[in-house]
Amino acid sequence: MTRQQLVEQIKKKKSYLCVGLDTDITKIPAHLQSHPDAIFEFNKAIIDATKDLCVSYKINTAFYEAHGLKGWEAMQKTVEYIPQEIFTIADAKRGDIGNTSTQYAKAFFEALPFDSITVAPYMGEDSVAPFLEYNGKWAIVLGLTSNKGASDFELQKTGEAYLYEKVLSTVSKWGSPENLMFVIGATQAEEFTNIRKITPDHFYLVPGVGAQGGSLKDISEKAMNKDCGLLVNASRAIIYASGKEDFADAARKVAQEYQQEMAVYLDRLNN
Ligand SMILES: O=c1ccn([C@@H]2O[C@H](COP(=O)(O)O)[C@@H](O)[C@H]2O)c(=O)[nH]1
Repeated sequence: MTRQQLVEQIKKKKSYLCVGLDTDITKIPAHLQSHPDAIFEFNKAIIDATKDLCVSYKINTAFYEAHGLKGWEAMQKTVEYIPQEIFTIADAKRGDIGNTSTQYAKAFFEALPFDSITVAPYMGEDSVAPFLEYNGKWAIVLGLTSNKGASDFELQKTGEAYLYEKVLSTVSKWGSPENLMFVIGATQAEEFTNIRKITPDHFYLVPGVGAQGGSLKDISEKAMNKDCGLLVNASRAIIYASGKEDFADAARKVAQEYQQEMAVYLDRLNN
């Protein structure tokens, strides 16, 4: 998917919501547990209930890889079920020496039809480059993550700058805002303004609202750019909103609340 197509979807749906399909078999409602294809059936119901409210789905591959071949099959069926105008993210956090990254890119962009993949930048340019060689596909590089451990390296100074600042300024030269995004945690509110100064044009994938306590308002008010420039992810807060038979309706209700709040911020952007 191109940047222009993504921006059009955001405008059309008045949403920059990314629903996270972190489908944990132990949290699937009891009535689906015995289904032979429980993960896919759960995802299908969530997608049907939320597809008009979001512009992206993020599949965290760990929740699928944990089940071996059956998990990969559920991941493939899920990504193929998502309507093609919705941006798909393989949250796989890959990155290795160049020829290995090339195989990861083939796995997620050719064997599986994802629009994008999350990538760890620690191994440098040759580890990220293979993900940037595909037209209409995106690398989403970890910038400043939402977790506590972000302070171990990302928020350590290397000279004058934080390591994450160096990552943003260096990695942004490897691709363009047409094929490169950054992961910025919603829990890192005090850094949003600074982050936007370093990378004014890029889209950010923003996890950390909902279960991790980050604020949709803060990220929206401090880090939107003229094209919106945000995909805000919520996983557990949406997909496990009820944990019961009505899980899809409950997911829709929470997704709708996020979407309605997003519509307000988008209106402000256009006025
Ligand atoms: O910095 C990061 C990078 C990735 N994640 C992932 O996003 C979702 C968040 O799930 P919630 O249930 O909404 O907390 C999950 O897949 C993480 O692995 C992140 O949280 N922070």
